[in-house]
Amino acid sequence: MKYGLVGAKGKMGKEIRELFSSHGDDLVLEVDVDHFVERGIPEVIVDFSSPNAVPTTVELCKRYSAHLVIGTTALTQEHFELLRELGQHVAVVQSFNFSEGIAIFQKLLRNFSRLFTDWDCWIVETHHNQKKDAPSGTALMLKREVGREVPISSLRIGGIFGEHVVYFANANEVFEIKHSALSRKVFASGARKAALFCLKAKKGFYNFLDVLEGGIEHG
Ligand SMILES: NC(=O)C1=CN([C@@H]2O[C@H](COP(=O)(O)OP(=O)(O)OC[C@H]3O[C@@H](n4cnc5c(N)ncnc54)[C@H](OP(=O)(O)O)[C@@H]3O)[C@@H](O)[C@H]2O)C=CC1
Ligand SMILES: O=C(O)C1=N[C@H](C(=O)O)C[C@H](O)C1
Repeated sequence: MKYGLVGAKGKMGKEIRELFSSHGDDLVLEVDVDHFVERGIPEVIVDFSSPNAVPTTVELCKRYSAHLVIGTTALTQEHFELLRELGQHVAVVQSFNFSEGIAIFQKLLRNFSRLFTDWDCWIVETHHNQKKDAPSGTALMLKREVGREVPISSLRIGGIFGEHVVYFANANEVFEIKHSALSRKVFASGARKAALFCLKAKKGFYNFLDVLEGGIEHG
């Protein structure tokens, strides 16, 4: 696969380059703040950078007719409008978390949060001390699955790759569900699954659950 990488010099960019290279994928476009190297035409562009990169990333996808896998968090409604419009031209996979465990976590909450309607709920997310945004995009995804207003607490300590705990509690009991990422490789692996999905999918706007379930947009 010939791919482009926005945020190539970042922590996720490094993991993505290592994993994709191990599968023989060809990095033909590298984009960072002061870095633009083009060596060919990408089939898919992978973006793990910053929200302010989205307009340029979308323009690059249109220029190369490349699909997009975007993991960047702290996106605004305007960014989502740009991404959904791009999905009218190519396949776009957007997720704030490309681990399979969080995808399962989402489904668990979607199906079982209703059992905890009368319980208190609180989300705690913990990440490395270099993370620029809070709360995490993953915590926002989990909150949406709980389906009600839920407080989120954010800890920024050490080199933690990503921990998310959803607590449900009443006067007599506490129920908690926790997911921990043990390396950034899990996210790079999910991003590559999403890139391969794009090569077979119709144009459209997808999430990581669509990738894992093989959902095809009828675009
Ligand atoms: N969806 C998922 O599964 C995951 C999502 N993420 C998200 O991915 C993003 C990146 O995370 P991480 O790699 O840890 O962060 P880093 O800060 O390590 O890397 C971000 C990279 O993007 C570059 N960058 C910033 N702005 C632009 C721009 N306008 N155009 C091109 N490149 C730009 C940065 O360059 P410079 O250093 O010069 O600013 C840096 O090289 C975050 O939003 C994070 O939340 C992270 C892990 C998993
Ligand atoms: O910045 C990170 O590292 C991560 N960010 C994502 C988020 O904001 O949810 C995903 C993961 O937790 C790692």
